[in-house]
Amino acid sequence: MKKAKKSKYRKARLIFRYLQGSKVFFTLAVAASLISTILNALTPQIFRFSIDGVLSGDEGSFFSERLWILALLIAAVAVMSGIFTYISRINTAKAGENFAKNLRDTLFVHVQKLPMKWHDKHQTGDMIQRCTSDVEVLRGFVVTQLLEVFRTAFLVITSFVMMLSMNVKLSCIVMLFVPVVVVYSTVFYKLIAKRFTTADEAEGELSTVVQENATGVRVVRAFGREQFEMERFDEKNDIFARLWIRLGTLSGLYWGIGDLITGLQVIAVIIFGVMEAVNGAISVGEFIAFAAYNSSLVWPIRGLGRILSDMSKAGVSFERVDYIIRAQEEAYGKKDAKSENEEDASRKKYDISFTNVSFAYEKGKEVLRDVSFTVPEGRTFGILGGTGSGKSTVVQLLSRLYELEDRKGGIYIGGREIREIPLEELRRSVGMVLQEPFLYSRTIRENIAASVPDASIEEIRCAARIACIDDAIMNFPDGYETLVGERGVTLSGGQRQRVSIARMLLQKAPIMVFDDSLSAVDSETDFNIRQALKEQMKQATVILISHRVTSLMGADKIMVLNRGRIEECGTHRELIQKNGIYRRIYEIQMSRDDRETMEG
Ligand SMILES: Nc1ncnc2c1ncn2[C@@H]1O[C@H](COP(=O)(O)OP(=O)(O)OP(=O)(O)O)[C@@H](O)[C@H]1O
Repeated sequence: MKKAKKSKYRKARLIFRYLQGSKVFFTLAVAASLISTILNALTPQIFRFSIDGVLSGDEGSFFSERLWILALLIAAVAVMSGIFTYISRINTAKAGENFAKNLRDTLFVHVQKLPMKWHDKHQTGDMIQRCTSDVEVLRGFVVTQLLEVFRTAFLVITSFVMMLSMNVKLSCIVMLFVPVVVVYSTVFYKLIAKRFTTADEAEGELSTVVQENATGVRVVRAFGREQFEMERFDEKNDIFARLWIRLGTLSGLYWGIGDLITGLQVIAVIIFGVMEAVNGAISVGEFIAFAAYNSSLVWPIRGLGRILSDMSKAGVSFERVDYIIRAQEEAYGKKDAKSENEEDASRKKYDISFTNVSFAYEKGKEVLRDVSFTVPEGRTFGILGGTGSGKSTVVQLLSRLYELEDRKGGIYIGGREIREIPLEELRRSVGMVLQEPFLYSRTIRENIAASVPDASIEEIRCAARIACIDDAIMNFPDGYETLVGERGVTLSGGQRQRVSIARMLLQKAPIMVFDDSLSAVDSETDFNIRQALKEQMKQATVILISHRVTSLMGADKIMVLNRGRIEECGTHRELIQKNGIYRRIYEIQMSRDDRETMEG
């Protein structure tokens, strides 16, 4: 009970927060809507006076002589009501759009700051749906339902005041039906809310299948998985369609029963109204005005059911959007710690040290065990290991893409615990070329300059030259302005890796991480890039991850990881002499001739 109350407050607070900047529009919309409701409530009174005036047969009565005044009055009321409805609508639209824009902005910024762990657990399709269709449902709630609730409440009050002023007995009959409609609407509200949650979840799953197939189209084709994927889609699509059909059936039932209750209410008003008119308790004009008020109430009160059911949908969407908003952002790092250390002489140092680091993505499944090593500033550190041995995990922990748990070791840069370094500063200091490079659907120039948007074309080309990609780019028809991705050229795996290397070089980070970044280029290009990178590497602390011994043998120190543990650590020469796993890998990878050339 307490929880539900808390959630309602939270909903109200959230809606209020995102209405910031559009409260004036919203207030204007509500005010204009209320004025238009009052104006509409005047029309039946004008009818009442016209009819009673004419039927009274009183020759000298003011209105029977001047019916045109009443006609003019009705026209004037209609025009005014139209103007206020227009004012209400445009302001509602403005309030709704501002609300949705604020919410989308907040969600986008927040999602950017959510930890990798959160992203791992959530499907992209579902997340996109929460940030788009669910926001749209909430916009609908603000522009339609919220306003409608105000309008209906006001309409009910004004109509009842008018009706009570004419006939109390008849008003009581109308009022008797109100709780029936409200209880009935509430029951459906609860039923429909549950179904909407399931339908929304099913929509999320359906979007995920489509999204996975669109991004993984090559894999699907290459492995002939079209049939399997079509069946998977069919299954999800079937579930989705069935859920909506059930929702449709429930809505049909709702509207049918609603029609029946409304019909009964109208019949009751007519029967008792005629009886009251025959008994002389009300005049004909009053009866007609009464019937007009009653019918003006029927739809808004019935619509209350629809509004409530739409509100239930908005409630579900709210929970889904709020789920993202409530997710904890990445810890920023302790700003105070930074200022405390401002005078620290070691602050500018970029030596890296891992001490007794153990890490598990999922509880109980450690992928790094007691890993300790140091990389002095300006040195190159190689990491070799089989697939899944934990190489990428080491560097993901270094840039805090994943957080190290307390008492599971420590990671330090220049003597500072990385959790004490503000995240922005840390990420700026650690430049990474990831194993699977991601390129935006923008120009090559924009892709390289992603981290330094105001870089000159010369700086960009210089970075591209070191990454041995400048020639290839210049051969594209639009050079650096060539679009990458769906609407542009498709780069090969090696080209993508080299563009990512250029992007990182431009960043001029004091720590550079290459996570298997040259796996998709041939050995010769790999060698050329390493040669070109030599100058840059001298000035930076470098972590080089590779499966290729040739890529690592020039490093100052090489660590061999095996199932999350350090198997060996030393220079190339030391490790070869040790005659362990490193030497075995080396021998497997190199033919004797190659070895001679390399060592010679
Ligand atoms: N986000 C994640 N969530 C859960 N487990 C993960 C995650 N990323 C990696 N792992 C697991 O952690 C282990 C180490 O993975 P990691 O990517 O560090 O290995 P790697 O040595 O870089 O492998 P590769 O050479 O194939 O890239 C693997 O068993 C992997 O399945």
